[in-house]
Amino acid sequence: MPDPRIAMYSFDDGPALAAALAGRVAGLLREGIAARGAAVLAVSGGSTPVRFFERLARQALAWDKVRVTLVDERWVDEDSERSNARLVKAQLLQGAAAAARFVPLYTGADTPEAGCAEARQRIRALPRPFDAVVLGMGADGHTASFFPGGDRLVEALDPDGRVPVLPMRAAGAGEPRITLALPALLDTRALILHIEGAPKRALLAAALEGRGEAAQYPVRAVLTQRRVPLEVYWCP
Ligand SMILES: O=C1O[C@H](COP(=O)(O)O)[C@@H](O)[C@H](O)[C@H]1O
Repeated sequence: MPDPRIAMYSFDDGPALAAALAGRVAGLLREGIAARGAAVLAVSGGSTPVRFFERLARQALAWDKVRVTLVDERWVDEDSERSNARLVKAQLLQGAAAAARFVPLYTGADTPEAGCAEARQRIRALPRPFDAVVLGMGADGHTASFFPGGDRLVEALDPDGRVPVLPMRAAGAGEPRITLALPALLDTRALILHIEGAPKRALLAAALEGRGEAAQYPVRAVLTQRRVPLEVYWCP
């Protein structure tokens, strides 16, 4: 990686990555608890974080002092297989980690537009900067719910935007979404991008170089920002 503000950590396989990432995030949460008495973690959903969540849940720390929220959510009930909240509860908030307080973005309102004000209040009520934000990346170059062609994408990526949470609709998104906006994601002591597989590694390289259609990938907003150093965790 030519950019000195991007640190690339590569692992042989998913279990090795999950162990290292869980150790890193647990360390950040412990630092936050030691310094401020509490810590806040914002995580992604999708399929990639499952192993990481399982390993993080097994870390010894004062989970009752941790708040966990999402960087984005699909606007579905928690009983849906597509719910990121469901994933966090099933894989991360288990055992001792069940003592953490979960702050969901989904409110049960009919639409993300209708639920957005409440979701904003929830995020505004959290202490910031976050201790850690863990992002994922989709095969279409989205991160959080910054989807190519998203109806609120320009607003969500505005580096000077003041609104921490926005609804998002896009053809490739599957369902209506709600997402933290870029300035909220970057308001963190540690920013981590967790990706797995050779295709995502190639996509990341293309996005970093701004090559071809990757020049338009929303994830570039995270890769090119200068507010907070980025740690990339990758395995084949
Ligand atoms: O829809 C989403 O997708 C991305 C990437 O998911 P993955 O299944 O490719 O790991 C995820 O980061 C985001 O939180 C989620 O809502």
